[in-house]
This record gives sequence, C-alpha cells and structure tokens, in this order.
Amino acid sequence: MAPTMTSPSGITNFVINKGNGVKGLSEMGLKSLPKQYIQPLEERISTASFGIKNSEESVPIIDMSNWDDPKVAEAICSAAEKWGFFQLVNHGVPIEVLENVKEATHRFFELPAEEKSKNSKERSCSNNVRFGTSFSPQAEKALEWKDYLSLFYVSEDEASALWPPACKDEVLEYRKKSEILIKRLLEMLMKRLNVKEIDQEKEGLLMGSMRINLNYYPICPNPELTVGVGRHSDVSTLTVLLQDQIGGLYVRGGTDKKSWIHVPPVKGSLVINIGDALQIMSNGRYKSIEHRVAANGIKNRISVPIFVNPRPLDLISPLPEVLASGEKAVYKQVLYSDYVKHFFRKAHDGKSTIEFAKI
Ligand SMILES: CC(C)(COP(=O)(O)OP(=O)(O)OC[C@H]1O[C@@H](n2cnc3c(N)ncnc32)[C@H](O)[C@@H]1OP(=O)(O)O)[C@@H](O)C(=O)NCCC(=O)NCCSC(=O)/C=C/c1ccc(O)cc1
Ligand SMILES: O=C(O)CCC(=O)C(=O)O
Ligand SMILES: [Fe+2]
Repeated sequence: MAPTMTSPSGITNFVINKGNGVKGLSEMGLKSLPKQYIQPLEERISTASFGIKNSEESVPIIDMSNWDDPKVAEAICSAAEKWGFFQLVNHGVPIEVLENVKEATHRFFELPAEEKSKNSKERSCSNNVRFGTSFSPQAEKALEWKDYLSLFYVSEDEASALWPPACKDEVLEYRKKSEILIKRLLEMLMKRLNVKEIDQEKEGLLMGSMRINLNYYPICPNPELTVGVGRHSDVSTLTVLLQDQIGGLYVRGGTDKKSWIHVPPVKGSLVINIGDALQIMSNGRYKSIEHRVAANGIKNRISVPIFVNPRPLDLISPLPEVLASGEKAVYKQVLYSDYVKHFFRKAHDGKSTIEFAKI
C-alpha cells in the first residue's frame, strides 16, 4: 500500500523529513494522536494526580535582589543540593529581554516549514544550528511531542552570520544579559565547594560553551497518551530556563524523592537547574534532577533553556578542591563531548546518562 499522510511512514515523512514538525501535525487538526507518539503507560503524565501537595513540596523561589547577601547564596546552594532546581525572581535579566526572546521564539516557529527546515541536520549550513523534532527520533521507541531549534554559541559574529534572522538578535541578547547571573550563581556554588576564585581555566570548564534551545510544544490531540519531553537530566553545568505562562514542567522531588512536582510559571522568573556536569564536578553534592514536560491539549507552549556547559574538549571529573579533604571520587574523568554524544545517541532514559561517568 502506498504511504498516505496518516500511515506511519507518511507521518514520519511529513513531520521529520519535510520539516513540518509536530506543529504541522497539530495544525492539521488531527483528532487522535498518531501511534508513534503513544508512550508506554509508565511514562505518561496524568496531570490530575500530580502537583503541589503543600508548601514544603515545591521548588524554592529565591529572590536575588540582594544577591550579595550570604543568605541568598545559602538558599541557592541548599536548593542545588536538595532539589537541583529553583526559581529566581529579581535575577537581574531585564524582563523586556525575556519577553523579546519569547516573541522571537513564536516568530521562528510561525515560519513556513520550508523556511524552518533550512536549519535541519541535513540542510543546515552549520553544525551549530539545528531545527528538529522530538529528542532523538532514530533512537526512540515512542516520539516526543516537541519541535526545537538548537543554537550552539561560538561567537557574536558566527551567530550573526548563521543563526536564523527571525530570532537571532533576541536570543543573543538573552544569552548576553544572562551572563552576569550565570557567573554569580557559579561563584556562589563554587564557594561552598571550597573553590575560592573562578580563574580563567575554571571559567572555561564551568561555562566555556553555551547552547540555547527554542522549544515548541504545540496543542496535542491526546496529551495524556504522550509527553512533551520525557524523563531526563540535563548534561549541562547548569541550565537557565525561561518558560511561558502555560505550565507543564515536572521535576522529581518531594520528601520521598519520587514524586513529580510541578514547577508553576512565575511571571518574570527564571528556572535554574543543575546539570550532570556539575553533579560530576561536585562529586554528587549538587544534584542534576530528572524532569519532564507534559503535552497540552488546549494551548501551545514554549520554553527557552540556556545550557551552560564545559567546552566539548574539556575533561570533566570531581574537582580537586572537593576531594582535598580525602573524599573518595565517585566519578571518573570523561571527555565532555563523549559524554554529550552518549546522551544524544539514546532516547531519554531518566538519570541513566551519568552511569557513563561512574567509577
Ligand atoms: C557532541 C556535540 C553536541 C555534537 O558533536 P558533533 O560530533 O560535532 O556532532 P554530531 O552532529 O555528530 O552529533 C552527535 C550526535 O548528537 C546529536 N545531536 C547533536 N546536536 C544535537 C541537538 N542539539 N539536539 C539533539 N541531538 C543532537 C546528533 O544527531 C548526533 O547523533 P547521531 O546522528 O545519532 O550520531 C558537540 O556540539 C558538543 O560536544 N557540545 C558540547 C556542548 C553541548 O552541546 N552540550 C549539551 C548541552 S545540552 C543539554 O544539557 C540538554 C539538552 C537537551 C536537549 C533536548 C532535551 O529534550 C533535553 C535536554
Ligand atoms: O520545556 C521545559 O520546561 C523544559 C525543557 C527541558 O527540560 C529541556 O529542554 O532540557
Ligand atoms: Fe531538561
């Protein structure tokens, strides 16, 4: 039988090869979710049974207005140890910059499929610019209901020349204006690890590369059967995440450490989470926590994470300052680009990636 639009190969062709993404599927007004997107029961997110149970069971919201007050550093480091996730208000990144990057994200995804797919893995003129769908379609048994544009930052000039004009200025501004915040956070987190000063070498190791993703989660016909993003932890040092007002991000936590806790949108805030690279460098003191995103049946959602990373050719391992007191290393030295390739070559699988670096 010839593939039709609704046959499995027809869907793959339309979404992945033709670059329509799940946004294209969503806009066709599909009445039911195509088979490829149906997740196994244990991965589905039943939003009715999750959420905030009480005030102790929510990700901390930290006010950064007095960022040099030791209490702020204490709150941030404790949240990084206990939750691996926190929200920041009065973080110093201008609200207008955040609004502009959200608008630019919508502008990019509103472009015709033909225009967006000029940035696909096959057609992009740079390895640093990639438009795609789901996470790792060739490795996944069930696909995720998300399209993305992923931008690896090398320099202002390179980005200006190669990133899509629909969003590049706003994304560059968002990255630049977040840099002070990123440095402040890393300084606080490092102090608690007995790293007194972030010299050039440490700065490179902690934040020598950045990747900004523009995530688009279109309205889904059967949101309860699929996910926007499956369970994973980020491979970054830390991630600065801008989400819109829709909601749907869940993190593993609570007193039993097993519940899925909603991260409610807070106007003007930024979500921060610890990634695997910092869990490794801190020898497990700071936690990169599993998280996932629900699909939504009513509204389109966007998010814009800045993944703050080591450089691809950095060797990452527990920091000497952390091991100075005689603590035994639980992670070995790994080449960061090997670690990231390992992450990208498999489907999302919770906290499994870090096994790659365990002794
Ligand atoms: C290893 C990289 C990413 C690419 O290396 P490459 O060898 O020059 O390029 P390849 O094109 O061969 O990519 C290797 C594999 O990774 C895949 N990949 C290459 N970028 C991508 C890409 N942005 N997206 C999703 N696959 C990709 C790519 O498809 C390919 O898979 P495969 O074809 O099956 O071998 C290299 O740029 C690198 O070392 N970067 C270091 C900095 C970095 O990007 N760190 C990652 C931070 S991202 C992070 O923390 C979380 C990201 C995340 C993202 C989505 C989620 O749902 C959840 C989390
Ligand atoms: O969309 C979100 O809120 C989170 C997305 C995410 O976890 C990621 O891109 O790594
Ligand atoms: Fe993530």
